[in-house]
Amino acid sequence: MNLPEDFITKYRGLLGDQADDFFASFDTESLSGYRVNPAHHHLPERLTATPAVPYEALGHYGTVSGRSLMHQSGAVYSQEPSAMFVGATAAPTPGERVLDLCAAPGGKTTHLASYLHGTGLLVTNEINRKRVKVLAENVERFGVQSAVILNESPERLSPVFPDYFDKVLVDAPCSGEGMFRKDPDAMSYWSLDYVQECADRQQQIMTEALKMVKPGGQLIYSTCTFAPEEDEQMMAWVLENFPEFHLVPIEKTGGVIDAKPEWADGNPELTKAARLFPHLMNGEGHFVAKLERDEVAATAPRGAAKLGTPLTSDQKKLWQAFAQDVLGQSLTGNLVTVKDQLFLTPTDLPNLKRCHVFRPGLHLGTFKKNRFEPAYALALASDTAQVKQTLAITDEQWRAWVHGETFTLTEAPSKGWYLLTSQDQPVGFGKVVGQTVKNFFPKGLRFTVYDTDLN
Ligand SMILES: C[S@@+](CC[C@H](N)C(=O)[O-])C[C@H]1O[C@@H](n2cnc3c(N)ncnc32)[C@H](O)[C@@H]1O
Repeated sequence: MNLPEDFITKYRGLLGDQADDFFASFDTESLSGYRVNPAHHHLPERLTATPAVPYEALGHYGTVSGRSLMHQSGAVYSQEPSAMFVGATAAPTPGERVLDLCAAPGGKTTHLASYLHGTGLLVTNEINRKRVKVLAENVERFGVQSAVILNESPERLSPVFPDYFDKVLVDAPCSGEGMFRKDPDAMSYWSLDYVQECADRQQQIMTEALKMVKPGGQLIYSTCTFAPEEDEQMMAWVLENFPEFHLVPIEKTGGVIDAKPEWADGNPELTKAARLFPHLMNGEGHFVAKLERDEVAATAPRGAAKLGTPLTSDQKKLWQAFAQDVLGQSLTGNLVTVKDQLFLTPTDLPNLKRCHVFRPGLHLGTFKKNRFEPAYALALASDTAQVKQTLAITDEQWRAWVHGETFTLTEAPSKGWYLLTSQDQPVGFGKVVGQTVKNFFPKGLRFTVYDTDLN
């Protein structure tokens, strides 16, 4: 690989006799991985028997096609193995309030959700208007239940959530040196000046992010770059300017090593952070640090959330009938509508009036005249073992389903909505009329499945 001259000179100076191994790793194949979704049952052995990622029980090495049933149903999420170290380090416990500040396309968010198991609160934010859409698609596909998706800048979020979160993740926009092997185009905008620009932006993001960590809470900072300016030097800057924060040691396995104080101000505390180098472990490269805030007096957030509109009595009846007859269960949380869309929003949120809320919670469906149409997001967030009305479909029928086609059953079950499952995975709600299953797979997501995708 033709690495930039300045990059070679810089890392030869920093890495000394390890530099050649580091540079040689760019000419070896990049490694793919995926995480399994702990909310899904009966995953095929071909997905669970592949080599495991040493620091993440849900992580495996290997490739899953984006057009496969397992990907499309949210049973797995493809993620580069060293990126899994970030979620594994954050490891929120059920019930915690978690913020993912720089979240699109959603790799870390879906990972954090796997730790929360549908409990607590996951606020997932993306500043970029286009990228927040991709984030929402991935959150929906992974069946995340307790997430609010925001499209805001860190500056506008910090006054809304002062001293609020148990865990804040800043997976910072960075110079992306750890992406060079996988995506050589990442080199085209790299320069020594670009590294410095990224570091300046990271300081601005961190200044706001740190304000949202509750006393005793933690902030996990990560980048996919090797640049000390964005890694050890960023943490040295935090320790110097925000004395309420200290670094917490990160457990390192699978070739992950201590961060390098000599690449910053020499503070030995910096060894507590972690470095993932492609010549030392099976992954592309990351930097991860865990900061903890001292116990100090906290500010209470202002006001309670007023998201959406309460349901009318007719809407309540329609939803209850669906919940009882099809889901066979009621869901806990606040039910609200935004226009004709029904959402289940987390309780216990501050007032989000000043924020751009992209999704106030789990999308349950749409009210249409005198009927309720369940959402794709609800289907993918449903536990197939709990839902009352399920209908197993074949691989061929699934291909027709994701292509947007109506298909025919060999027998006619009773009329109504069914959670369709294929290979035990939820794939959407279909409406059965006679022997026909009407297609409600979202129009914008439809695609053609080829034989090679059937893994
Ligand atoms: C490294 S990516 C996040 C990857 C994501 N966490 C994942 O695992 O899929 C960084 C994100 O930060 C966003 N970003 C860029 N500038 C930002 C800013 N000033 N404040 C907050 N986020 C920003 C980018 O749009 C990008 O989506």
